[in-house]
Amino acid sequence: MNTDLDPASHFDFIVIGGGSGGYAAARTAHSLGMSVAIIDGAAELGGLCILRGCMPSKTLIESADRNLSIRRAAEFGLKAQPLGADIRAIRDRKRTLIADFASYRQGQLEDGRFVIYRGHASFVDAHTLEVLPRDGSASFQVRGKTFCIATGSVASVPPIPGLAEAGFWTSDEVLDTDTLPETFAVLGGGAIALEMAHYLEGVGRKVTLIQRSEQFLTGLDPECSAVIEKAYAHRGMTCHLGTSIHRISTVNGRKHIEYRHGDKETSVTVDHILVAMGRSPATDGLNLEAAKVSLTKKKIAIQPTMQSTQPHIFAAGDVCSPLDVVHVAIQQGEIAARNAHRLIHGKAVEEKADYRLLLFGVFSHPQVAAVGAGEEELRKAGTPYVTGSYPFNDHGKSMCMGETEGFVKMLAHRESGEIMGAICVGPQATELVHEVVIAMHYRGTVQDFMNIPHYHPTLSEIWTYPAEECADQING
Ligand SMILES: Cc1cc2nc3c(=O)[nH]c(=O)nc-3n(C[C@H](O)[C@H](O)[C@H](O)COP(=O)(O)OP(=O)(O)OC[C@H]3O[C@@H](n4cnc5c(N)ncnc54)[C@H](O)[C@@H]3O)c2cc1C
Ligand SMILES: NC(=O)c1ccc[n+]([C@@H]2O[C@H](COP(=O)([O-])OP(=O)(O)OC[C@H]3O[C@@H](n4cnc5c(N)ncnc54)[C@H](O)[C@@H]3O)[C@@H](O)[C@H]2O)c1
Repeated sequence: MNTDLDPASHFDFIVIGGGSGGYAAARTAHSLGMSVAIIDGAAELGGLCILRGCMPSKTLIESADRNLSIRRAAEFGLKAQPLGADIRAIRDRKRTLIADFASYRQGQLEDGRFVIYRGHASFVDAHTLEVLPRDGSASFQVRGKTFCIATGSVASVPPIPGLAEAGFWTSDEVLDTDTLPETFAVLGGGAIALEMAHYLEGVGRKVTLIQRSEQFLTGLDPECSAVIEKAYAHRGMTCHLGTSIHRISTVNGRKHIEYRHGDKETSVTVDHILVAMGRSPATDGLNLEAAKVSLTKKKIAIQPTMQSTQPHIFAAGDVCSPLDVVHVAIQQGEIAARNAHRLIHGKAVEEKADYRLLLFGVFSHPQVAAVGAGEEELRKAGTPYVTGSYPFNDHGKSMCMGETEGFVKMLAHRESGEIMGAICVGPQATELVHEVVIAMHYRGTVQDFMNIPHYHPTLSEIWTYPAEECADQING
């Protein structure tokens, strides 16, 4: 492999893509004294998280959450009527917030620490990129000693017969529309499908979820899926799991979806379709072959050092990640930059990404959050473990809050008691999980956990029950 660092290069470190992973890589490299260029081909700088991902979706979901509270006002002895949602006002609030977040990030990108090229990059060879500027000016080349590919992902749309002709939305359109049709079919059952379905139903739309796999959030504890399915059905959503979509057609201006559900052929007619069937790494047009950078399952193949098959070309974020989430993209970008710095200075490229504390959160209602290993992973690794769980419908604070759907579960090493993972479906799950993350960071045990004081009555104290159940099993 070519490990020649090309002393004639213009930049020490060139980052392709200025999103969460790319910006983290660039600022880390700059702080280490490297000369850094960022090439980004988007019309607007800021990246997916700020412009069309985490932040806009959570802004909209906040409106849905509040509407759910209004609907349940009478249950809490309050007089309030749900009078509907003003989609334009929700959209405008989102636009205001996102403009603020984006302008802050644009300021960081353009504050002089980096050279920014606004254009599409593709490799000419392992040390040279061709940049095609967005403003239509002539293309040019830049050379670098090291690189970080952080080009993110794009919505993936399976070739379902009739889907393209019928027309569909992805999360991009839902996040920026000022009107919403009355009925939706949400295709998929991952984080985007569950969050968008929650938003759409939360602002009064009728939703049918059509998911291929037998559970929502494939790969996560199936008990979580069961809680979400029940909660969504209770809200009037139709959840069809274990489906196979045959074709989609347009009937009287509406979309007609024919599919198999279990052993039954069925169909639904809706005003609009939201496709949330996964995202694909954005590698088109990078000409990776010229740099001898290989892919695995469409993603850039990386070592734990974030090195690709070309050791001076690193990668970070959705384009290479085992999990497409922001904290991982940032961690990977930082590691890529620090290892590139080591490489340039002839040191061992030794820092490795550690996914022991991998976090995942879904802002559905109820929310879902997980950290560390799940049961299947521990079983496969042959790790001896015990589990403990506790339902929110038997926990004082969640009962006061009227938020009783779901449970918490903890997994601990059967001998040492070290917490190996946790999962939570229920109120504030994405916040609650962080208490376990901190304990796991310090390699805390379930016994430690029980000795840490918890204020009463709080949601957080629910974790002491599964911790105690695990400790009891460990102590025999
Ligand atoms: C609706 C939605 C909600 C989400 N919610 C969450 C959440 O709540 N929490 C969470 O952790 N994650 C969430 N995610 C995922 C999260 O947004 C991504 O994991 C993260 O933003 C990826 O960052 P990145 O740096 O890899 O890519 P991006 O931010 O996509 O940055 C890639 C950049 O590269 C540029 N680029 C691409 N190709 C080229 C090229 N050839 N030349 C030059 N530039 C190029 C693009 O223009 C883009 O600016 C969500 C995603 C979606 C879609
Ligand atoms: N809260 C968060 O952290 C958050 C929120 C949104 C997105 N994200 C990230 O964005 C990425 C993309 O999210 P996503 O939900 O689109 O993808 P995903 O890959 O998580 O889920 C896609 C789902 O679509 C289903 N599917 C695929 N083809 C289908 C078909 N033909 N018919 C029916 N169902 C089909 C799959 O079974 C799968 O469950 C995820 O990797 C996620 O990490 C994170």
